[in-house]
Amino acid sequence: MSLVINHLTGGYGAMPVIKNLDFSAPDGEVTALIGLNGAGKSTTIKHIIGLLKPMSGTITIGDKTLADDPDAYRQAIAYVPETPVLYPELTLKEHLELTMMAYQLDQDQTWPKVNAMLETFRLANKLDWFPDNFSKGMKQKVMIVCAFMTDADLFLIDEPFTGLDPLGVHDLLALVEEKRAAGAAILMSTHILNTAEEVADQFVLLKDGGVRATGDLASLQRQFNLPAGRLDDIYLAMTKEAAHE
Ligand SMILES: Nc1ncnc2c1ncn2[C@@H]1O[C@H](COP(=O)(O)OP(=O)(O)OP(=O)(O)O)[C@@H](O)[C@H]1O
Repeated sequence: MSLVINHLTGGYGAMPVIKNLDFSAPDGEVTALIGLNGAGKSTTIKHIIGLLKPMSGTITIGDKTLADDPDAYRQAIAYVPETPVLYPELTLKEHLELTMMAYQLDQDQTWPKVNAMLETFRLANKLDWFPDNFSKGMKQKVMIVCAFMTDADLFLIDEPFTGLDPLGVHDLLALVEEKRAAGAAILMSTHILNTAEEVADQFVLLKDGGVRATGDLASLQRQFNLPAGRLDDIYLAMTKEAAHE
């Protein structure tokens, strides 16, 4: 179910970091959240998952809000954080089982899906391993498998490409494509603009905690007056605007 953000203002203390954000991530589409370091991408994602409380504004997933029904809201979201978060005392298998329990998934139906992903990510023979024995990329793949085993309505992926090898990126994009085809909404924050341009249906450009522009590439080209501009060119144009402020 679509993510809709209305007039969202929020942050960490009294001073807002994100200001009056309005955007949506529709079903069956990949939306890329783009912006300079510190623009507010991760802060926006932290508000969506409920880690931070809005100062004002609303966030809905379909008809669900965190305040109305926290359990249903949380189950509608699968989240791949920028930095993998794993429990040192749990094995890979235990992480997978914990996720199945948290999302109330039927284990018999879910294990075949999980095993296929473990094969893809070359983790199938590591079910008894602990996170300390995994590389950074392997930890990220564990987070990906945990997220993509679910039937969430919204997949939130924070900077997914930096820790993965090219094969890992390719395999992640295949999973994203599967979920998009199944009708899920996908919101992905990234600095890898050529991949974002290839994969995303629409873009949300954040600047200084506000939405500078939204739309597909053609719409951004019009808004920035760059008729044949690539996402790189549009991003650079936005950077220069920021430098003048
Ligand atoms: N835990 C925190 N406490 C206080 N301020 C924070 C905290 N985390 C981030 N900020 C501030 O919020 C602003 C937005 O940071 P955020 O992490 O959302 O940016 P980002 O767009 O995700 O950046 P990057 O591309 O570097 O990951 C920055 O000014 C940052 O200093």
